[in-house]
Amino acid sequence: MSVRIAPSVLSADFSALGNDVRMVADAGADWIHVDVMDGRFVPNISIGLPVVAALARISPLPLDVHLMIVEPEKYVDAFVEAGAASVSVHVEATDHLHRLVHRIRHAGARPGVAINPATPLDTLADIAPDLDIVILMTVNPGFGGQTFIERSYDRLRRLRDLLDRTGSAATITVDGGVDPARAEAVVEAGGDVLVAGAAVFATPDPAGAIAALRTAGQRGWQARARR
Ligand SMILES: O=C(CO)[C@H](O)[C@H](O)COP(=O)(O)O
Ligand SMILES: [Fe+2]
Repeated sequence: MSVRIAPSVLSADFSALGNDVRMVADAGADWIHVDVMDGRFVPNISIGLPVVAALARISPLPLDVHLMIVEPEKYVDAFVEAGAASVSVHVEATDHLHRLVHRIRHAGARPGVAINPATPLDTLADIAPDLDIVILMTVNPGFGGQTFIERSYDRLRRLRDLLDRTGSAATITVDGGVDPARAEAVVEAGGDVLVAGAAVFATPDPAGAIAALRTAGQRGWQARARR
């Protein structure tokens, strides 16, 4: 196992999404991260079910769906049906996280939970063993291209400890403001999957950015293994 790269299509060209997905797949990305925003849980509206279904038909890579929506229990089955390989819901968005996580798995996708920068990590302690993915938000969700919150390194280390302590095999996805300059430190601190939107799609050389994320991430992975 090693670091995985998940380009976020939030910063892709929405008029040519299929081309952008194939392009990052050819460039060696591992997952396609799809940000679903409803204008209520976050102050922005992005894409929804029909786009996920269309991407699932053409994507050579698994779709990693990040739901930033209120009442996620109304929609998780439909996103699995649309072709999501993993579905993550926000811990802040539901009172019935255990039920929802198990519903996602029962529907046939890998369940994940995303957590905002100001939410205490201990909220995850009792659900962690049931998760495949924890998405640690390193920006406030809602927009691509924001600046990584520095305090996230400490949260990453504490989240890694929490998963070890609770016997959870979940991977940690780091989401928001990740670029090649931060990738090594982010992985060394505990990240397994690097989401990158602007750092991949808002550059003239997306393939080079993916390669740079992987090289730096691998260095962090090796440093973590040595500890
Ligand atoms: O969930 C998200 C925002 O809410 C996005 O996945 C995230 O912001 C990725 O974009 P960038 O790398 O440009 O920050
Ligand atoms: Fe995301």
